[in-house]
Amino acid sequence: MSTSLAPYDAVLLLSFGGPEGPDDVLPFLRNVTAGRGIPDERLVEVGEHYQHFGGRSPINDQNRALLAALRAELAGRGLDVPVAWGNRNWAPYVTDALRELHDAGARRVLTLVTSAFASYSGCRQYREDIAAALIALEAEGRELVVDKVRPYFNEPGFVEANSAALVAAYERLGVAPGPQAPVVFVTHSIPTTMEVASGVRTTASYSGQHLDVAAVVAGAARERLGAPVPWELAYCSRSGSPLTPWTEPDVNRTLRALALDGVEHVVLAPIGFVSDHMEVIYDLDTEARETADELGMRMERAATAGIHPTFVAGLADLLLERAGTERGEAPARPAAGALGSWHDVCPADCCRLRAGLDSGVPAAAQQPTA
Ligand SMILES: CC1=C(CCC(=O)O)c2cc3nc(cc4[nH]c(cc5[nH]c(cc1n2)c(C)c5CCC(=O)O)c(CCC(=O)O)c4C)C(CCC(=O)O)=C3C
Ligand SMILES: [Fe+2]
Repeated sequence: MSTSLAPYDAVLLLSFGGPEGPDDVLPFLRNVTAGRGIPDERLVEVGEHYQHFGGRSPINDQNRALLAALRAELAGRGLDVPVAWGNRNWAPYVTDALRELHDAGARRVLTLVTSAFASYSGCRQYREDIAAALIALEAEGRELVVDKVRPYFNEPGFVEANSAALVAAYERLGVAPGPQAPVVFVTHSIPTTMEVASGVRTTASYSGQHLDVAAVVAGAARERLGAPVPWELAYCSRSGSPLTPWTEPDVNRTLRALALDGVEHVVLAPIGFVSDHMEVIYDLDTEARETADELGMRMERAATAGIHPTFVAGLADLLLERAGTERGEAPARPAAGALGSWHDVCPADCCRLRAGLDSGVPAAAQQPTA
């Protein structure tokens, strides 16, 4: 593989953001839910999850660590480009990160989002953030072109980090995988309308992407542990109105169903999260653990990809792959599982909030509309 990021002259790490102290919690939640119809009771409830951890989300420190690891990985490969970090919902904001890159001379930026799976929340909404930032910067006389690498849920480095974490969790559990010790893969629940829209222009919807990668991760763990790894997929962190359907089952319900089957050991593997977000440390390590305790089940939670070396190397590979494609080369596009590598550039109607509904909100890094 070539070791140039040309035509790109900078990299943006784009994430969700989170509060850094108690006083940030409410303004952060207002940013997250602006215009999204999340009931106030849910905001108070989620605010308490954050206050439970001193009003501080772990996500920003995890992104600082990822930023450092990514810079080191790129430098180690002789790639000398600025890498900036910006968020949707909290400082440092994406507009400020892109301004910083522009002021450093960047004109064409390649983005990595901290979401491996494609849906409105993990793909298009980030591209809307980029579009809004570009409009604000253009008004300041700063022009940039910003692209985004393909969704990487099946990129081999990400898959390997999750497979290694699953094996390590079984080793900590001290029980071989089997019908009495299955793994429950966990991801963020989304409204079923968003789930449907995520599959309109792709070979698999958000849940289908998870099912595909879960089979690969369970298969890799089977090789290393020497026994089949029974698995299912469950969801956490549902919000919105109780009248709106979201993807199911909830992880706590899955644990109860397993307990009824006599299961006494379980591994939770949060493949839907790239690092130990609040959803992981609260919804899994706190809430789901309480459920497991109540059911008398022993539970181990597998690590998230975090800054696992194969994950960080995979992100660098993705940047190089896309740069090569933009130069007109035909780089390898490694992908585990049955679905193949995802599209580099989203169709204009990809990953909408609702299928068939053009919200009118501009999104960047997509094909031009006809
Ligand atoms: C698919 C998905 C991911 C994974 C992809 C990715 O990683 O991007 C994700 C990540 C995250 N979600 C996060 C936090 C929140 N998400 C909320 C609300 C929502 N998430 C949704 C979906 C997702 N969200 C949806 C459909 C909603 C409701 C509608 C809306 O508002 O769009 C709310 C509002 C309150 C509530 O409704 O719970 C909060 C506070 C944090 C930060 C955690 C931390 O601080 O460590 C992170 C990384
Ligand atoms: Fe997309």
